Amino acid sequence: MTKKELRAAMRRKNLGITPSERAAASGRIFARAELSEAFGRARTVGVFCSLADEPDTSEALARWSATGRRLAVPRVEGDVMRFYEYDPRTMRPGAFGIAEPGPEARLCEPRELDLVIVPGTAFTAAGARMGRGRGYYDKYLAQPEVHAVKIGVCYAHQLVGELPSEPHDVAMDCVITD
Ligand SMILES: Nc1nc2c(c(=O)[nH]1)N(C=O)[C@@H](CNc1ccc(C(=O)N[C@@H](CCC(=O)O)C(=O)O)cc1)CN2
Ligand SMILES: Nc1ncnc2c1ncn2[C@@H]1O[C@H](COP(=O)(O)OP(=O)(O)OP(=O)(O)O)[C@@H](O)[C@H]1O
Repeated sequence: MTKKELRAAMRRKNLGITPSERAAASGRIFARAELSEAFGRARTVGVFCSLADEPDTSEALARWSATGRRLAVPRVEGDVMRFYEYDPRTMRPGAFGIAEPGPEARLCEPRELDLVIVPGTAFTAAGARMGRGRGYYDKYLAQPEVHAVKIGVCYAHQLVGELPSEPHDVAMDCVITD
């Protein structure tokens, strides 16, 4: 299967999950992330704002921000992605229809992130990742100032035995599924 075919197959499966299954699976995934040692230690956590074919991060964002965790969410700016402090009041629709922080949001420097929760189209248990094919996370995580622990999250069917690897691919420290 080519990367393109694998992406299409995963998207189909991800969108085939019922809303209640998605809520339950997302609840389990982010509860597990919360129990990780890296989460316990992290002052600032990078979290994505989910698309329909991804585990739903909205409850985790609400819960973690309500319990005082400093959260940062990505904004796509042309070819690059940057993280900004999460404040539900500044969020608005951005590139690809993904909710993103508005112009008033405070930039979170790459070195400030202690943990990043990373979306992906497919992962291996060893931490290899395939994304949506634009390299935003690979470019972001490859910056020398990034010291964050990287946790990939996906549905169980997105965990595969093998992925084509390229030199620029950045590996996850662990992968959490439902
Ligand atoms: N939730 C989330 N946010 C994220 C990412 C992600 O994978 N998930 N990204 C990780 O890199 C970046 C955005 N990357 C993207 C790369 C390609 C497409 C894309 O191909 N979109 C389709 C149409 C939209 C759709 O799929 O409905 C397209 O443009 O053809 C979307 C986002 C930054 N933010
Ligand atoms: N560190 C990097 N510096 C410059 N270009 C990069 C880097 N990492 C990836 N790219 C470029 O990004 C493009 C997409 O790469 P790839 O298909 O591996 O993305 P992906 O991991 O699936 O996507 P994403 O990270 O957006 O979810 C490639 O053309 C690659 O050359």
